[in-house]
Amino acid sequence: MKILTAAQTREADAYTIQQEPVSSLDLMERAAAALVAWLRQRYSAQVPFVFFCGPGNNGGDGLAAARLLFQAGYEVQVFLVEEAGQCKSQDFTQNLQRLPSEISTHTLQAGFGFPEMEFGAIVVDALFGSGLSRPLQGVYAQVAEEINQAGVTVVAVDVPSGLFTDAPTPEDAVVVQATYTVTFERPKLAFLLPKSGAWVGEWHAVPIGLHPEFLQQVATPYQLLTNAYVKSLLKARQKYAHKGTYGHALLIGGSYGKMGALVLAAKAALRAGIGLLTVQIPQVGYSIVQTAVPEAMALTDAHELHFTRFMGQPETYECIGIGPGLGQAEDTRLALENLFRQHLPPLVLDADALNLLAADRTLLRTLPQDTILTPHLKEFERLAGPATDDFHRLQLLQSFCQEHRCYVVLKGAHSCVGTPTGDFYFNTTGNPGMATGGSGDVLTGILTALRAQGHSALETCLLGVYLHGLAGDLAAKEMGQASLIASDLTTYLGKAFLALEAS
Ligand SMILES: NC(=O)C1=CN([C@@H]2O[C@H](COP(=O)(O)OP(=O)(O)OC[C@H]3O[C@@H](n4cnc5c(N)ncnc54)[C@H](OP(=O)(O)O)[C@@H]3O)[C@@H](O)[C@H]2O)[C@@H](O)CC1
Ligand SMILES: [K+]
Repeated sequence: MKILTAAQTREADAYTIQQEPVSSLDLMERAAAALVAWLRQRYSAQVPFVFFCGPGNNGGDGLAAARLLFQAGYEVQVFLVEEAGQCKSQDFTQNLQRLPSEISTHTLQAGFGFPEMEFGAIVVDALFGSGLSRPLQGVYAQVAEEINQAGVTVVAVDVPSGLFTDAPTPEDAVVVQATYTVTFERPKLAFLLPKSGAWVGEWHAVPIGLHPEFLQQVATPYQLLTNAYVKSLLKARQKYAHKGTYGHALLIGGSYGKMGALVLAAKAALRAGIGLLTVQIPQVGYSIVQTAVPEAMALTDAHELHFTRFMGQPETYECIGIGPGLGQAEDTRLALENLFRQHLPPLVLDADALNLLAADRTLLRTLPQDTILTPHLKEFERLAGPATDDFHRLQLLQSFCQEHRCYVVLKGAHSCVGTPTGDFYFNTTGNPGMATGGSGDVLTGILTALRAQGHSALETCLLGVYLHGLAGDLAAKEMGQASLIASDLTTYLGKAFLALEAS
């Protein structure tokens, strides 16, 4: 699903208005109705609502929604927030005229006294949406600050007011802290990024019938993974298959004190459908692996404690995953250097393999084409340098993938897959319970297995992050986020496959 910029959203609105055709006012009515349907599904008519409406179309949405909610039997209060002399949008003005006189309506200007809020009231933030052109100031900033201090549930309309959707919001800017953001048609780019996403709370995208033709033709590098799309990437298992049909993968990793990481990756690879799995481990790991993962074959390194030399034949494998528990010894770096000189099957690199690459730019330059790298934010910073903000990090991600002709799975709340073509795919599964040691090792195992089964690098990344997150969501549903540990992700991987197939 494409993610649109604010300018593209305006174009989509204009195209819909012209081609459907529908009046701008009716389109706003549709948006307000979608918002109200969401509110009514969540809150009973006993819950009072307080609307704060700005001067543009976001405020217009607020006014239309206040009217519809009132007509549905809810108690509604409206505060119009305005800087003296501020122009109002036409649809705002029309919706103000349509507001039933029974709704208590007040204007808040500079120096206002912030209203007392009824206990349990829900604040609807309709100050500004995608038309924000500068940080909030004056009365708008004051109202946003008061809302944030009121300790109430806040539902933001389309965008939390004060948040820029396609550019960094300044560090010191005032932004409404939303509990929920009900956004029209598509989430905005800022919702998916770690810093700006924190203002958004839990977001829900509600369709308002923007013209499908426009959505189909509009060009954007930003995509959101949908269940339907990821499902289309699944391959059915064949009746006459044997273990050779589903690839032979190799995982290299584990070191003294870190054999668990390799075991987690190996178990995940097996649950991700691999036909055959070999692991290369230092001698210290031999009995651990043979006991913990009897399904895997083991190659032992010449070294007792860590990886120093590849012991197999590259052509035996359809994919090699390197990194979980690897360690960063100098002879491990040399071993990687030697390995990269060979003709290799596709690679997946994680954890210490990434740290070794980051510390040795020459090694990085020899990275085989189409390698998949799976850094978290800190590892990515080591690889590509520090980012000044979320949007700068996306630029770094794009140029890194293009320069090294690789795929990067940047792990986080909405893990982002960067590609050599300069595209970005944001994941939609997963939860904060997955921020736990070993979660990344499980992902490496899954990706290595999928790649070895013949998926392209892009398919592997998309299917892998989605299934990994889905397994986390299914696990969290039964055991809660706090108790979730990495091996649970592997336990629930089968259910994630089933859920995706059945969706
Ligand atoms: N038919 C449609 O198009 C649909 C639109 N929809 C809704 O419209 C929203 C976008 O509407 P919008 O473009 O009017 O933007 P919005 O954010 O309400 O305000 C812009 C106004 O505020 C001003 N302004 C900006 N920043 C400011 C600041 N810091 N402090 C003070 N003023 C500031 C700016 O003026 P400027 O000074 O920049 O010229 C302009 O006058 C979108 O989020 C969705 O909710 C839906 O109904 C679907 C149908
Ligand atoms: K808003």
